[in-house]
Amino acid sequence: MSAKERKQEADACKAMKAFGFTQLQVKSAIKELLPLYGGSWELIKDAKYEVLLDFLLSKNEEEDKVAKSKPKVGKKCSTVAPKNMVEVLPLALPAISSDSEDSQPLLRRSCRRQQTDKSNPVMMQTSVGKVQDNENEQPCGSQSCFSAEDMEIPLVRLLPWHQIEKASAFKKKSNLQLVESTVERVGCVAGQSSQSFGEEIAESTQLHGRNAVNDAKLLSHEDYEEDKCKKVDSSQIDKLFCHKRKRSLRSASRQEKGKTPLKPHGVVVGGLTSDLGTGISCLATKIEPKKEQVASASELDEVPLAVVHPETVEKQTSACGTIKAIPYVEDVSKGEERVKIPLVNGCAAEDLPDFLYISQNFVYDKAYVNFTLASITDKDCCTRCLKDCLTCCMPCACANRTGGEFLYAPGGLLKDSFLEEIISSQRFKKPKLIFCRDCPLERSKGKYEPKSCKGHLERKFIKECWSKCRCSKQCGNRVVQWGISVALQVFQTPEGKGWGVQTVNDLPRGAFVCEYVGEIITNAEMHVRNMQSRSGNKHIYLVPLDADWYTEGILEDEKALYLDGTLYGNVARFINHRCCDANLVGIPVEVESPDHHYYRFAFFTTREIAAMEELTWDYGIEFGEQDHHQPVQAFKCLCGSSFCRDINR
Ligand SMILES: C[S@@+](CC[C@H](N)C(=O)[O-])C[C@H]1O[C@@H](n2cnc3c(N)ncnc32)[C@H](O)[C@@H]1O
Repeated sequence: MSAKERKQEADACKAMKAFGFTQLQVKSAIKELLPLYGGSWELIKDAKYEVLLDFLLSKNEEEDKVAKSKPKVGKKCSTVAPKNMVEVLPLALPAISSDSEDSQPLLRRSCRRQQTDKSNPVMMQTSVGKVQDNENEQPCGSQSCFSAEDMEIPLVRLLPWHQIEKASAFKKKSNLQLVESTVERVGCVAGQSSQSFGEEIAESTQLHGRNAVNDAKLLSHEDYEEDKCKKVDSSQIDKLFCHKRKRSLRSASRQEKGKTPLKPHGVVVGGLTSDLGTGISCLATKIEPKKEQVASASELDEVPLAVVHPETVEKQTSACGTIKAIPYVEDVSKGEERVKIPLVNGCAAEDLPDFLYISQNFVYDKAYVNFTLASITDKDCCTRCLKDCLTCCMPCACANRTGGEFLYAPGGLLKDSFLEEIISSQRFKKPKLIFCRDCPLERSKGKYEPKSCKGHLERKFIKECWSKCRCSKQCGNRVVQWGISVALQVFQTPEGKGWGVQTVNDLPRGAFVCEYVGEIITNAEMHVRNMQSRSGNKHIYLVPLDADWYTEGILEDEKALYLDGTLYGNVARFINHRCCDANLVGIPVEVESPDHHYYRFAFFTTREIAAMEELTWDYGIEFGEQDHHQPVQAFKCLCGSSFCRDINR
């Protein structure tokens, strides 16, 4: 071995020591890995030794399994995952000093609070690794549990709700179709036993931390029948980004270990014929497997595809009537979102509204939106937190902005108490209204009289940590800013409401679904658009950002803002209205701007939602009066709710 190689090996050992791996372990891993990577140290060193860490953790896991399968001799495991917790491996953690070479990998200490909060089903506790003397643990006095000085590392790993579902799905089901990783590219696995899926997720967790696993999408199908699922559209394979290194590494190491390589098992929509590059494709009702569309094991290994089960497709077909071919757009977001949002069941693709998909709000022209770092003071962001604010013992500055507590529970769902408050304030009771002293909406009508404000819904804000905060991007107080992570579809509603949005998977209560995205326009711009749409007899889809209007004396016009999703918008512009008992609720979310003139408007589930159920929110419109200045013009309501406000229905 050359001096250079020795140095590289020593560097790798040093880096891995932070994770508790011994020199011996690292050296032997390198010996195995280097040939797989054609002797390239660059690849091994890439992304802070990502592959090496992945490899070591996989080995560790396997050794664990072997150890577990052997009868236990005396020694007890120091941490045992409670029944309701899913066992996962921890994130890549910051460097900790491990003096002892033979110390177990991944030593962790935690705040007592974290350890004891076992009531929360979304709290995960790892059983891997040894816990240091808990007696020495101090309740944290600082803002963060993880101060730079003591470098405490949380024992408890908090998983987002969809990951938990997945993790348990892995255990329950053997016929899973898809794992799609959106941020860190791939996580598509197919043809494995439940155990293998679990391994994949665990590997993914280890490798990418929250990024990969949090964003993994899993479509499971209990009634999956292997023989019906044979096709992969190779054109989709090209389009999708994958984590080649990781996958080839897995394949290679699998083969080396004598494991069978991953085989195609999940099904990707077959029979797709692209329609002149419009992005619109046609899916023949009969799905005949074509040879060239069957992915090889290695291809599939590398495909993070949205997989649709043929049966699901057929179900969608029949819901729309007798359709010979289903025109659909593979992804209405055109890749703008981290997940694909297919247009399904559309009876005629040209019926799609003329709009451009954007995944984040854009200022149209005059709106004043202040995103400067300077506008965020120290009391508007957490300056002392490290890692995950939700695990801090003391509320940080961000929590203080919402009354001293975070509104997200660990795992990313809204806290039940907060959700309940929001729902009850908006629903059946008379909604609580607040009145502006100088209402921009009334002003825009031209017949402005002071105190003529008709009132705006009182809305509570969620405050998320953001770029100026010290916590990590994986902090649990960052949900909406990650973007859409649930699988959605745009479909033709059978009741005649036009397009609508449905969820592909079951959703729990309090889950973030999507933001309402559109052009940020001012009150005056809204007025002009309203006039134009009325003369053209067209509807525009506006959301007023009026949650803070009442605090101002006379609100300048460029600060009285609306989101207009009509021509530029995201999937939310397809979500239909339901009076009162809608399954989504819109909540203002402060992310990058501490003043509340501009904020994000995010939809969360108000209850558990079953797969393939339509998503709806209450637009808040009044059907009785002909108010052309309502953000969304009234229509003949077909919501079907027993609480429908449309008396003409
Ligand atoms: C924001 S868009 C929703 C997407 C729309 N369905 C489409 O096809 O583009 C609002 C429009 O959808 C229709 N819509 C929404 N909810 C409805 C309901 N409950 N009943 C009837 N039409 C509805 C109305 O035409 C309304 O102007």
